[in-house]
This record gives sequence, C-alpha cells and structure tokens, in this order.
Amino acid sequence: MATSSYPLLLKQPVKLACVQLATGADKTANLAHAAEKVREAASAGAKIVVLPECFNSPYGCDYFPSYAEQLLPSPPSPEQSPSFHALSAMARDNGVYLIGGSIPEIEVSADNKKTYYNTSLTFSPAGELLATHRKVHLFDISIPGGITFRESDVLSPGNKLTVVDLPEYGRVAIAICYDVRFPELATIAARKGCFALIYPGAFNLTTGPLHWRLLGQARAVDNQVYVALCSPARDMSASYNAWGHSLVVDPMAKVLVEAGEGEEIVSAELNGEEIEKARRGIPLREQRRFDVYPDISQGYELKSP
Ligand SMILES: NC(=O)CCC(=O)C(=O)O
Repeated sequence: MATSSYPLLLKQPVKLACVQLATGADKTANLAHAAEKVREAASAGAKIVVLPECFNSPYGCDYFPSYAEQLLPSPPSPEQSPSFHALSAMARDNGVYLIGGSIPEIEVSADNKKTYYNTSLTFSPAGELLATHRKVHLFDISIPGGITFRESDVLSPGNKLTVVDLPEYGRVAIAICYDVRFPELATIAARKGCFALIYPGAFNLTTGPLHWRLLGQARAVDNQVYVALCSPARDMSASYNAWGHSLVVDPMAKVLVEAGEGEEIVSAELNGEEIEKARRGIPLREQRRFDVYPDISQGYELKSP
C-alpha cells in the first residue's frame, strides 16, 4: 500500500526479462532465434521482454548499411522490414510488451538520399507499434590501447527522448546503449513519470567491466527508478565483442539480477512500492533545488503519468 500522497508510478508488479541473445550473421536465423527466446521469457512469466542492441545483425559500422531496414512510412511492408513484422508477431504471440532491442534503419528521402539510424521498436501485447527510438548519442570513442569506434561514420543520431505508456503498468523510457552515459536524458525521462529506464546495449571489453554496471546503478540511484540493460551474448569470433552482463537494477541501485557472458535470460519482478520506499527514505523529490539549477527543470515539471 502506498502511504505517500504520490500515485504509484508502477500500478502493479511486473516481471521484466532481458534476453541476452546469441546473434550471428544470418538475419533470418537471428529473428527466429529471438522468437524462441521471447517465447521462453514469456513462458516464465515475463510481461515486459527486452532484446539487445542490433539483435538482428552483427554490431559494427561495416554491417549497418547491409542489414538496414526501412521503417517509414509506417507500417513498412514485410519486404521493407522483416524485423518489424517478426517483432510484432513475437509480442502478439506471447502477449508481452516487447522492447525490440535495436536494428539498423535506413531512411530514403524523395531525392534518394540514404540516412542510417540505430533504432529501437517497442510493441504492445496486441503486436502494435507503440514507439520508435533512434539512438540519440552515437558511440564515438577512442581509447588508446582499448577501443576505437565511430558510429557517426555511418549513422545519424535521433533527436528525441522516448517515453512509452504501458497502460496496465505505467510509463517507461527507452534509449540505446551509449545513451546511458547521458544523465540528462535519463533524468528528464524519469521526471516525466517513468518507473523504468530500459536500455538495449552492447558495451565492449574495454569499457564494459568499468562502466556498464556502474552506469546502470548510477541512472537508477540518480532517479530512484528501475533500470534494465540488455546486451547480446559475447561472441569472441565476431569483430565486436559484447560485454554481456545484462542486468536489472532496483531504485536503491541494488543489482537484482545480472547475466554472465553467454546466452541467458535474466528477469526480475519490478514493484512500484520499491520506488516509493526509495523516494520516501531519501526524499530527493522534495529536496531538489530548481531555483539553483533552473535550466534543467524547464518544461519538465514533476508529473504523474
Ligand atoms: N553500442 C554502444 O553504444 C557501446 C557503448 C559503449 O561500449 C560505451 O562504452 O559507452
């Protein structure tokens, strides 16, 4: 029972599963395999299922154009986007909300200019598209002796925050991998009344051990919400080696569940009371000083969904 005057951000407990999927070069096989694993997660009681970043392809700039699918105008035809239709069927067949990881997207303008994005699609249990998130912050880093990667060589960034209403439960925010490094995006989403921040991702073997779990816990404790990070399984024969370690963090920043490196489904029960308990115990909500940092509050007053 909620004892504060705030409505529960999460209306009823819900099981969320991250599918740490093993993927390869064969898109059709990846889609079929994802369908099997979503079924497995749903059979174990998950009502929100998350797939990893680039779940239908290998991850890398060399792969984005050849795997890219056209999503606009929506809905695309099965030829334009087999992944759109496969995800819709996975959500509908299993009666789950499906955060469909991400896929490379191509947009073709009237004058035949091609623009590529890293895009996440979210479907309702009826198989309807609820939201599209194009990765806002592209993964461009260069760490001497570690990793160099430049998504912006091929991809263009999205330009919006993505918040999705799941009517029986509440509101979630969706962003992709490198987006997790930007606390502003998370804080604004949380202040719009989200109970969870969900990030399909694919960290690497340099930054993964240092930052993946830390960033999940940081976004959770900053905002006193649940955070889910969902990675592909590690494949040492691939050109990009994903960190794995998909996890779910609670509003006190406790890691509820964390995968290893291989293919695995991890799930956790999310409960709105835990959000309220964290916020009553550490009342950041009442203590914020927007008079001292007014620019971050502009247009984002605390609202219930
Ligand atoms: N796919 C990504 O955005 C990777 C982000 C990452 O590894 C990081 O360190 O940040």
